[in-house]
Parts: sequence; structure tokens; C-alpha cells
Amino acid sequence: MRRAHTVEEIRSAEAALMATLPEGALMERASTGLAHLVADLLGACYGRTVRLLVGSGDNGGDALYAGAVLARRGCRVEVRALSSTPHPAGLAALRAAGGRLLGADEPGRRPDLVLDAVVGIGGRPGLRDDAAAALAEVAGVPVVAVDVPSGVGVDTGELPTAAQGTHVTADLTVTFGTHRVCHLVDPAAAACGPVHVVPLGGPGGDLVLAPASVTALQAGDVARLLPRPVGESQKYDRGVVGVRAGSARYPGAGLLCVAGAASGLAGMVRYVGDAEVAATVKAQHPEVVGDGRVQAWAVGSGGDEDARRHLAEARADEVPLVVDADALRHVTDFGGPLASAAVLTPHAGELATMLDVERSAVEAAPLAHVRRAAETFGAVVLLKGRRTLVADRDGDVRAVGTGPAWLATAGAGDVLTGLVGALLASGLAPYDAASVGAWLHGSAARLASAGGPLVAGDVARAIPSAVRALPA
Ligand SMILES: NC(=O)C1=CN([C@@H]2O[C@H](COP(=O)(O)OP(=O)(O)OC[C@H]3O[C@@H](n4cnc5c(N)ncnc54)[C@H](OP(=O)(O)O)[C@@H]3O)[C@@H](O)[C@H]2O)[C@@H](O)CC1
Ligand SMILES: Nc1ncnc2c1ncn2[C@@H]1O[C@H](COP(=O)(O)OP(=O)(O)O)[C@@H](O)[C@H]1O
Ligand SMILES: [K+]
Repeated sequence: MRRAHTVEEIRSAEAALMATLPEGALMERASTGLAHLVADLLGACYGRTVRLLVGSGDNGGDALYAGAVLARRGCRVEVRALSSTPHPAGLAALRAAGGRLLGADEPGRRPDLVLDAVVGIGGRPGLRDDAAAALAEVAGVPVVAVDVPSGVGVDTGELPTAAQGTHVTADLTVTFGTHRVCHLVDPAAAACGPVHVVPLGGPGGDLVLAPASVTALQAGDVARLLPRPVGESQKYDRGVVGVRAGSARYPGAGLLCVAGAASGLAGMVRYVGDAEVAATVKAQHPEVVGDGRVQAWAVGSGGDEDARRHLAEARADEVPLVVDADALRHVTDFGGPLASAAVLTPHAGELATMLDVERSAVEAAPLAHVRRAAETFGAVVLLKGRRTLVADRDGDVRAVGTGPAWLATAGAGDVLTGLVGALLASGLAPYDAASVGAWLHGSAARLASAGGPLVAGDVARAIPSAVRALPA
């Protein structure tokens, strides 16, 4: 599990660890790890130039100490200071190693790499004008963000507003001890590039962190959570998923939802809906049967005008539900909770309608909106996107970024709804069914894509391969 902690949690864990270590030991661990990663990235230090953008805090201190290591290895290290008092001990170390502070009007040498150490976890959103100008000077040069790309909302995962200013977009982010929320949650995560965590543990102890409310499943977590048949399993033990989706207008959505449900993760699939869709389902999926008892329903994909009735009928069975597309407009129609266990699967536009806000507001602050929706509707909410967010009712959120951009294709969401339905039927709790489903869906898309285009049916067909590829 990848865990992301808040600034407050990180500061408190760092303070406890620092109390057991000699002064400066933690920053030395952080900056040494940072320097080694930068040196690896540069390939060779000798003859290379690194520009440090250094603010007033300890984030700048990390870069200055790392710069000292790089300078000792033969790098030319030049500092653009954005404060009259950059970390004094760090600056002294850098100078002693041969690095230098650029004068205000001194252009410096065109660097091979920039270290962004304007602000870290102490920063407010947005770059001040001097920092924005220092960044513009080195436009086009690869940037390694120290801890976080300066200017992003560390705990919100949001980018600064136009009034707050701009932010750094990094090619790589090097952080310390644990992830920050902005590393896992878009739109800020998109500004981080790949994120490396330098461990802060060593002689004298490690960070002791609270349980994280923002996390990201890894392959091993999915393997551990996924229910698997055992020797004596029967199809009914493995769970039956029912699909009420598709309509005369959108028959394909019903078929694709069935394809996601019929990926083999539940013991049986039932389809109930439009007669013509039902006939095609039976032709394409001979293993699918008609109405009867189910352990979970997948409802709404392409449901059109039938979606409300489908939702009412599914709800009457009092089993877990996954609700998509046209049925999302009806989740509050019935008074009281939708089901004891429900997963709602909107994209940003659908969530905006459900919360009566602009789509752009959801896209700018997906974490805040998905949490609000989970609380408002008393359900697990899976907000689809480049990095899908799954929010539990208590505010816990799992981020899933396994899918390639090729997954942004019509019908892919219908497959996901069927897949989550199958996982609910197989006995997973809604938070696990939604996040494991999103993870497998993205992973199946990556396998199906192999770097090229795909259609939604390809994703459904690749789900068994995604399961097979999980670690034992
Ligand atoms: N504790 C430890 O041992 C360890 C700490 N570590 C490192 O310390 C970092 C945290 O350091 P920190 O607390 O000093 O805060 P940090 O982010 O450098 O700067 C905050 C200052 O910047 C300013 N400022 C704020 N917003 C701004 C803006 N938008 N644009 C421009 N300036 C802005 C504001 O000062 P002001 O200029 O307003 O007086 C504020 O006080 C952390 O991210 C990690 O890298 C690691 O070494 C691990 C061990
Ligand atoms: N840029 C992207 N990168 C990766 N996955 C994406 C991206 N944009 C959308 N997706 C994924 O593609 C799927 C699209 O689903 P959805 O919008 O419901 O389409 P449809 O309604 O046509 O089925 C979702 O699983 C979503 O998370
Ligand atoms: K930074």
C-alpha cells in the first residue's frame, strides 16, 4: 500500500524522530538520498551544471546540502536564492564544497538540471513572482522537485488558482519518509512526475506515522484482497452478479457492462433488461442467465429512461449495488439510503450534476468533491478520471492510476461497472470492490493497450490476464 500523509502528520512524526537524533541528522538523510538520485539522473557529475532554486525554509536546506554533495563530485552548482536568508548552514556547506550563489543580475550557466527547492510542505499554493521568474529563466530544463513541486496544494492535491499564481511542473519528485497527498491525487499528482521516496529511517529510529486516509493500492494489495475460489468452491458460493443496464437506445452499454461482469470473478452472471439487448447478451455470452437471486446488482450503464426503474427493482432486493451513468440521477429518488452497501461510479461531469456544481470545480478539486459526495450520498463514490479516486463514507480515499490514457474511450466505464458488480457479488466490501475493480480495470487496459489504442471490449477481455499477472 502506498500511503500519503498530511503536512500535520508528517511534521509531528518528524519532530518525534528528530528528538531522538543528533541535530541535522534528518536533513542529512534527506539531502544525501536526494543527491544520490540526482547524481544517478545526471549519469556523471563532472562537467554538469545544476541550478538550485532555493527558498527561505528547510526545503531549500535540503537542496543546498544535496548541492554540496554534487559539487564535491564535480558538478557545477549554482543557486538562485529567492530569499535573502537561505538556510545558513546549508549555504555554508555548499560554498565550502565549491558551489556558488548567483548575483541578482547574473544569468549563470544554462543548467543540465534544476532542483526546485522554493517551498516544500511549508508552502502556500502559488509561486511568488520572483520564484516564477527564476523558473522561467530555466524553461525547458528538466526539473527535479524537492519534496513537492513548489506551488501545489500539498494536502489538497489542487493546483493554485490563477489569482494565487503558478506552480512547478516536475519531471521527477524526490520526497522523504512517506508520500504527501499531492503525490497521489490529481491535478497536483500530474505535476509531480514519478515520485521517489527517500527513507528517513536509520540508526536511532524511523518515522512513526498515523494510519493514512489517502492511499494507493499496489499489486500485492490487490492480490491479497481479491477473493479466489478454493478447492470445494461452488458457483453460488462465489457470488452471482446481476446486470440491469442497456436500453433500446444504448444496447452496447448493456453488453459492455455484462462483459465486465462476466470476466470470471463472480460465479454467475444474470442479465435483466431490454429484450433485444438480452438476446444479444445471450448470443455473445452464452454463460449469462436471466432473472433470479443475486448477491449484487450493477445498474444504470446506458439505461436511458429505464434507469430509474432498473434502480428501483435492484434496490428492492436489498443487496449491494453499483450504480452508474443514467441511474446516478436517481440515487436520491427513493428516500433513505440507497442500499446497505452501494458504490456510485460517476465521471467528473456526472458528479458535478449530482452535487449541483460546475464540472470545472470537480476537476480542480476532485479529492474534496469525491469526499463530499461519499458523505452526502452515504455511499462509496468512485470518481473516474486519469487518476480515479474512490472515497469511503468516513473520508478515506484510494487513488488508482493504473490505466493508460488510451482507456479514455467510450464504454470503458460500463465495463468497470460490471467488474465492480462482480467483485461486490464475490463478497468484497464496497470500498475494496470499487478500488480493486478500478485497479484491475486500469491494469487490464494497460495489458490490452500495450502502448496502442483499445476499445472497451478489449479491456473486459484482458481482465483475466490482469488477474493472472498479480503476484502470488
Ligand atoms: N524537519 C526536518 O528535519 C526535515 C525537513 N525536511 C524538509 O523541510 C521542508 C519543510 O521546511 P519548512 O517547514 O522550513 O518549510 P518550506 O516548505 O521550506 O518553506 C516554507 C517557507 O517558505 C515561504 N513560503 C511559503 N509559501 C511560499 C510561496 N508560495 N512562495 C514562496 N515562498 C513561500 C515561507 O516563508 P516566508 O518567505 O513567508 O517568510 C515559509 O516559511 C520539507 O518540505 C522538506 O523538504 C526534510 O529535510 C526532512 C527533514
Ligand atoms: N486520461 C485518462 N487516463 C487514464 N484513464 C482514463 C483517462 N480518462 C478517463 N479514463 C478512464 O476511462 C474510463 C472512462 O469511463 P467513462 O467516462 O464512464 O466512459 P463511458 O461512459 O463511455 O463508459 C474510466 O475508467 C476512467 O477512469
Ligand atoms: K519544492
